Amino acid sequence: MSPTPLKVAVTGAAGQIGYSLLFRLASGALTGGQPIELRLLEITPALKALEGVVMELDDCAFPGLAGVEIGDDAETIFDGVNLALLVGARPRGPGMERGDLLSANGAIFTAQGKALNKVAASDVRVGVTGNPANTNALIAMTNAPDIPQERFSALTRLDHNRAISQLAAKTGAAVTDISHMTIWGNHSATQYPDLFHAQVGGRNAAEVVGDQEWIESTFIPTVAKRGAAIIDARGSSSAASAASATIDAARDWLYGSAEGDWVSMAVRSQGEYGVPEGLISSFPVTTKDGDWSIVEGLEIDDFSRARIDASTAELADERAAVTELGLI
Ligand SMILES: NC(=O)C1=CN([C@@H]2O[C@H](COP(=O)(O)OP(=O)(O)OC[C@H]3O[C@@H](n4cnc5c(N)ncnc54)[C@H](O)[C@@H]3O)[C@@H](O)[C@H]2O)C=CC1
Ligand SMILES: O=C([O-])CC(=O)C(=O)O
Repeated sequence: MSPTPLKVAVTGAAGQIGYSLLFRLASGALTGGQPIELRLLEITPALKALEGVVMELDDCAFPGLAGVEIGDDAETIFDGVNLALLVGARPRGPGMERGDLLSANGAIFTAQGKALNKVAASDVRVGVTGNPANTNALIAMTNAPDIPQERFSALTRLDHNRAISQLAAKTGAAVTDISHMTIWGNHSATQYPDLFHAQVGGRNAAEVVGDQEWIESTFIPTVAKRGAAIIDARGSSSAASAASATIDAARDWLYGSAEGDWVSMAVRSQGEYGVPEGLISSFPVTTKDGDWSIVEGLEIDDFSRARIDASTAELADERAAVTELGLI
């Protein structure tokens, strides 16, 4: 392991996801034996709370934590970062859809894209968790023209993990027996969690389940609406599971996904599987040494086609809306 610390920026660091994410990052959940330096961005009124979080980080005496810097200026915080985890954004409350956050949160990602473009390390990777994640990633990417487009992704790993957990519960399999899960499309209620390519113990998951009605009426809506169910139950949106998925996604991206399997990641489309070019849409991907590649050649039947098309149509509408707002 390299002794050089990985410089990781986290935005919205004083928020709920931040409160789980920072401690896992500092304990080595992302980098293993490589030290980590945290760069934490917040809005000015939240800096005092963030100072408290940093006191707690200090009190953990994490051996791999090489340094922590906090601030409210994106260019200072993003200077030289190898990884930027863009979490900071207003979360939705009860009754809201993620699309309702487009204008409220879009402006944040314009400014942060510009700042990353100016000061991030030449190898920077940018993972967007803040909602609406796919379109926020599109905004950041468009506002950072000097950073290669494949360095931007949006988080659909939480949906992927939720789908694995639901399938494991239904089939009685261990989560480790489930592979080849895919979330297609948008991180929203239109997303398509696909059991037709997933496997349980090496067998086709849809065949193992053998219950199309369950797939359509229970599995897909449970996964797609899990965020809203958590908001209903907790009174605020998923935080610890979102932090955990943010780390899973970044770890696989930087250090590689498991051999013989794939993961879900929302990345820029070049027209694969009929997804309109330029959208940040979730696909099955393999990752290695900081690069991802979309798994090609999967057969898409009519059932899956209709769902992928519906979710990517929503992404195209979001792109049109942020174009109209002048954000891209
Ligand atoms: N992609 C996914 O799977 C998931 C995404 N989310 C999203 O993650 C985001 C954060 O969620 P929480 O931590 O629960 O929200 P939170 O409200 O607890 O924290 C958000 C933090 O962002 C900060 N912030 C706002 N504007 C900022 C800016 N310009 N720069 C830096 N920081 C800024 C706020 O001060 C606040 O501390 C929300 O958009 C939420 O919807 C949540 C769960 C899952
Ligand atoms: O649903 C929300 O607003 C938070 C989120 O993205 C999720 O839990 O998937």
